[in-house]
Amino acid sequence: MTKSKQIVGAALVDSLTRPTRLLAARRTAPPEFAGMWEFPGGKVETGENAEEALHRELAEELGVSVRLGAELEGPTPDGWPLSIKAAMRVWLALVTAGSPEPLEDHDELRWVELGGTEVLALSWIPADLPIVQALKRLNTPG
Ligand SMILES: Nc1nc2c([nH]c(=O)n2[C@H]2C[C@H](O)[C@@H](COP(=O)(O)OP(=O)(O)OP(=O)(O)O)O2)c(=O)[nH]1
Repeated sequence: MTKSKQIVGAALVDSLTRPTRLLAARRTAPPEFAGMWEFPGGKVETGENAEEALHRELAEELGVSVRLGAELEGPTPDGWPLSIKAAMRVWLALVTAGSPEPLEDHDELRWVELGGTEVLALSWIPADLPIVQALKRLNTPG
């Protein structure tokens, strides 16, 4: 069996324990994803573990250091299925240094409220919608 490609993504939030706001990032490429909103992150490279890859991607893409919180567990050990070939593990993350800027791969960043409908009004990459829903549930416990 071929192992699926491991992607990692960050749900950058205002609080690791009671998140109310999420940072969405708008992709610039490839054409099929350009203009869609996503979780900053990318592929795990050979020789690094998932958390290391996520720290590297966030430094490259947004220019920030973060503290990782809990993993937002998906339905498979590789996280959330993105396609037949790829799955993404997602962690809550809090900025500890720097201020997020769209340095690479994105042309806009936006903090959105997790409560209400604002976050769902963005045109997310379709595979990300179950992840956004899971984050919304964290915001409205019970
Ligand atoms: N980063 C990210 N990728 C996602 C999300 N949802 C989703 O389907 N994807 C897909 C898009 C890409 O096919 C793949 C991630 O690849 P990427 O292009 O972000 O990875 P990378 O930065 O390491 O890319 P590169 O070095 O090859 O340019 O996962 C998401 O929320 N965040």
